[in-house]
Amino acid sequence: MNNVSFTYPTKDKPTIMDVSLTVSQVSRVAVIGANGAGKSTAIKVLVGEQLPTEGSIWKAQGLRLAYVAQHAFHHLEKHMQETPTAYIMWRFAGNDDRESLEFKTDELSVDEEKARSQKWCIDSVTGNVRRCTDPKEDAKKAKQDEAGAVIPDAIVNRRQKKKEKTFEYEVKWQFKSMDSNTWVEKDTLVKMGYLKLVQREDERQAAMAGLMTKQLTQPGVEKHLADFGVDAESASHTQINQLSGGMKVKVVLAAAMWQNPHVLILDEPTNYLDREGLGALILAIKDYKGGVLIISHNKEFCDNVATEKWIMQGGRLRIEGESVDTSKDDASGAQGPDEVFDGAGNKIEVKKSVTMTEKDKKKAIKDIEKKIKDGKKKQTLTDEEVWELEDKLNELKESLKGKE
Ligand SMILES: Nc1ncnc2c1ncn2[C@@H]1O[C@H](COP(=O)(O)OP(=O)(O)OP(=O)(O)O)[C@@H](O)[C@H]1O
Repeated sequence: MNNVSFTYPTKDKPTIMDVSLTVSQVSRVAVIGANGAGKSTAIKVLVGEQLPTEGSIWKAQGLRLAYVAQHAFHHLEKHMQETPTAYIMWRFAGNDDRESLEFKTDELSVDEEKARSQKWCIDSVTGNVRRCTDPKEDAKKAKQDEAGAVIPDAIVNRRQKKKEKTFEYEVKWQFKSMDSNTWVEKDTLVKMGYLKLVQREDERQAAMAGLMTKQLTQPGVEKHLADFGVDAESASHTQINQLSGGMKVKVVLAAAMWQNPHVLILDEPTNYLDREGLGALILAIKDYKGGVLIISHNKEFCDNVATEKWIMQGGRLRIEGESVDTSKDDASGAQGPDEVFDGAGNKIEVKKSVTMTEKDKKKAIKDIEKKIKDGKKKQTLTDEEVWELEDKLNELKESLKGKE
């Protein structure tokens, strides 16, 4: 985001001014500042819910961004009578995120309307889409072109042009069957005034790429919800309006994470979470491979997850610290923090836990069993050391049981 300012239509002064920032897959950002400083507004502009009044925003093609708004439950409002599983299955049907599409205005900009008023046709010789000939230049040709004029109905696919490394899009034309679809370059579609269709297809393709490992079936969604602490009973046999506030937040977070986003943006996620939920969220964020951006008033919470701080003051942004890629040199990256604080600033005891795969656990069980056996045989372990190892062994075996 470069030198972005934003003024609400009802206001005469900008709410955010000259804001420049970068978010990436390694971001660990806390956005802080007083009430009304413009934090939520800056984020809404960043995610595309509001268009900047001044400045520019650039987003990498294919980037998946998940956004959980301040009033997280608004995501669920229309689905209170459904179960969490049904909600997720509805929201992501057809590899789309229906809520992300809700952000996009269907209104056309002045430029788009102007572009769409021009006529385009498919050149009978090259097969390429081009502007219809101006009648002033060649009346006969113009008439022919106009008879074969085309208007995009939908974009149904996308492919990469290897040499140019650009994309072209399969367009279904109005009043023509799918057999008449043609591949059109992005630039041409933009000139025709159909950037929104292009973006929608880009999003659909990005979503598909993120869903390689997931299945939008009841067991698939239940498994995903279980990873967020929503048990199968709550997931598939309870209406959302019957769930506690903490549980609803877990559903919202699980839904936001369905498409494996590259960047997760959370606006005040701590409001409805209990201590356990908050501790789990901090651990999950530490473990998460993508970028995280959190707006929170809770200083300790921010300190625990962020290396970079965005301080909003009177609509202006100051950046402190930086986000660095720790995945390569941080072998202990999966370890949780020693201290975690809740919304009221109270310390919560968080059990340090290393996230292990099933394979890791099985290996660890074997190692510990061997250690105990050897230790007993050679008498190199004290009783206490043996008990500690046995406890660890039981813990690992228990956690594996849950998976079977
Ligand atoms: N839709 C809107 N129309 C007009 N003004 C708005 C709108 N939304 C927010 N504002 C105003 O913009 C200013 C910044 O609000 P914003 O919600 O971005 O602040 P914030 O830093 O996120 O505050 P908080 O911590 O209370 O959420 C406030 O003065 C608010 O009243």
